[in-house]
Amino acid sequence: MSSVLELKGIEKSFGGHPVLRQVEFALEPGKVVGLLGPNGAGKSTLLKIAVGLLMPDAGQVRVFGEPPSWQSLARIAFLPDRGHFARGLKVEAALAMAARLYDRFDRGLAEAVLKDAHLRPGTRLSELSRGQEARLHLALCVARHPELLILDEPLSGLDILSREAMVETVIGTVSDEAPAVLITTHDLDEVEGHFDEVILLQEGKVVLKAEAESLRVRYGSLRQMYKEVMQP
Ligand SMILES: Nc1ncnc2c1ncn2[C@@H]1O[C@H](COP(=O)(O)OP(=O)(O)OP(=O)(O)O)[C@@H](O)[C@H]1O
Repeated sequence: MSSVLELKGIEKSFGGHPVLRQVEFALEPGKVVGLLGPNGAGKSTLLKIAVGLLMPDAGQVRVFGEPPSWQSLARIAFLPDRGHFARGLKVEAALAMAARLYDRFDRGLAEAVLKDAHLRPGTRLSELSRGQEARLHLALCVARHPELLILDEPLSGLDILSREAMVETVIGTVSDEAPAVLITTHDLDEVEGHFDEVILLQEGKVVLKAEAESLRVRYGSLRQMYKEVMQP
């Protein structure tokens, strides 16, 4: 089976400071992979390279077997770590824009994800709480029915119920449609049970790549694994 995403020998520096060093991994269809690592390890940079928003200095990116392109981007939904919406846009307009832009956009699914988030159609994005904005971003991502879902810190700043709703949404999507999912998070407790594989990034290098279940058996939990590997 061919990989959904394949990275080989990825190198990236900012201002002469190396941020990614010889990063390699492959993401298979239907797998949920956790990309973990401390602040500044290079996770967000790597995700931006994976979706073609940043160019690597060296190395190769293949998405669905091809270099990133507009065609491949149409099959990927990317939730960045920071919002990029026009702040004056209203909720209703954001949903309408997504429906116009993406052929497969499922308005009903987006509304189901937004249920209980207390979002009013006429509210401007600048007026949303952080959790409401995160829910809207996630709704716009999953409702596209992507083949590859890339989520950068999807739980950051969310309350307990919103976190549960986010995890349920993502996992529900995975069980229904089996996209490949790549998630960075510092909130391991909520999601670690759903990972199939884990990649640990430290100072821009992959220091561990393994099946989640084997790590759970060996360390008891992924949280414990993280502590032992990162603070030996
Ligand atoms: N556009 C940029 N210009 C200069 N330096 C950058 C840029 N983007 C990222 N960096 C630097 O690259 C390093 C890695 O940043 P990155 O955001 O990828 O880390 P991260 O692992 O996602 O961190 P966190 O867990 O804190 O979100 C940091 O030192 C950051 O300052």
